[in-house]
Amino acid sequence: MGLTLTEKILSRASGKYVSPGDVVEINVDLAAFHDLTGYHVVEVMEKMGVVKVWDVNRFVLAFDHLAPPPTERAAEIQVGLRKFAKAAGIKFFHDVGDGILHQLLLDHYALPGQVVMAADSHTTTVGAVGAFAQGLGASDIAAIVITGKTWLVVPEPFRIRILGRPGPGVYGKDVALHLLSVFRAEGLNGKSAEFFVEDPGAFPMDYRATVSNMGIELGLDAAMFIPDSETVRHIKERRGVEVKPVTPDPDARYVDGYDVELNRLEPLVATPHSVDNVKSISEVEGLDVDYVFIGSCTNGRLSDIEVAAKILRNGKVRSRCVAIPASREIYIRAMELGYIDTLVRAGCVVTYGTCGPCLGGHFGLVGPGEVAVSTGSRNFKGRMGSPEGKVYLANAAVAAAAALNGKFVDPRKYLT
Ligand SMILES: CC(C)[C@H](C(=O)O)[C@@H](O)C(=O)O
Ligand code: SF4
Repeated sequence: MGLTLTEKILSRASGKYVSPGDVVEINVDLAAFHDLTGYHVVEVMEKMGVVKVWDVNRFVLAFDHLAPPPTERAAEIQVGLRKFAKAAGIKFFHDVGDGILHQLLLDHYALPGQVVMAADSHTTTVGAVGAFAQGLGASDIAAIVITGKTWLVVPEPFRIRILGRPGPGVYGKDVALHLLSVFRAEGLNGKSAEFFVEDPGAFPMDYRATVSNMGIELGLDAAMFIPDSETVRHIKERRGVEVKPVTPDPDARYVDGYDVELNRLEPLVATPHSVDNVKSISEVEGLDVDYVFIGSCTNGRLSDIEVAAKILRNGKVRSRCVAIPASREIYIRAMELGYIDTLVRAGCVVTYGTCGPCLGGHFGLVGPGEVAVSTGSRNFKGRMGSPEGKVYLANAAVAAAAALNGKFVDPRKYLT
């Protein structure tokens, strides 16, 4: 019988053939943590009396959540973690400003077929390149950092086909929100999604990363795109590396499946206060918006900044707007292409390489009674600031059109 991508990766990582439901010990190919969770991981390691990393070539540390530190406590935590990085001989250490951990993992470290474990729930993001990637708690990550191993229950493989081509104004975010409207938050618990893209070029890496990123909101154990020509092209272009994709067998068996027809989707928003409270843009059109955040590991990539600039070329923002490319590299590229210039002239505050407002950390929180549009991952009550604020999640085009008009407007009028 053929194997799914999930079974192939976990069989290799455990050294034996695995099936859904098996409890297995696996070798981890890549582990990571950031400033916020890193503090707890190192605390656990210190309690265990082992402050070493099993393989410095397989470990990444990035300061992204509270970076640059907005409080004295955050600064103190970073001082401690820099000491840890030095003592443990960390090779891949990204200090303040390099970028959001998941973006760095996606662009520089994760590869198809790998097992990637990091102390952050959105680790699923690198499923975009076909890695089995999962977020774990501080104690589990501490054990991985020391031993290079962990255990898990093999999830049930679930196949999602992405068919056709998206129309204007429709991106990865809309696929993620559509899936959340169908399966609801946590609705795919215990499953591992394997996304098959019918036309690889029609659904590029940036879009895939958004879908994999929000896979955790569906409760998925992993959200992997089956590596294809786009995966190979993307890794070759970014890293100059020729990868050999790991793919499922043609007769692999899935517990269930679902088809997303891209040409039937329209721009969507998740209304307060849940990721699965999904409505179409037409249902919220005209609603006043006070604040717009364009960024995060969900939607702070070059294509997001590009479409935001395309829309914001049309004038000055009427809502305040903060834009944060997800890494310094994306920032520089966006600068070279003139997007940053456009955003700044339109009245946005632009900074880089931090989670910032996505989790209500800094660089612009939501005030009481305010309506915000965020390209981030979550809109739980109080996540981005005041519990009396209302956060709508959307793609970067919807967000930019809202910033330009001070209210929700269908972005397609700027794109067709
Ligand atoms: C702070 C961190 C633990 C958290 C996560 O795990 O996802 C954050 O990144 C988030 O997006 O809510
Ligand atoms: S950008 Fe948002 S979703 Fe991503 S890691 Fe940071 S806080 Fe979490």
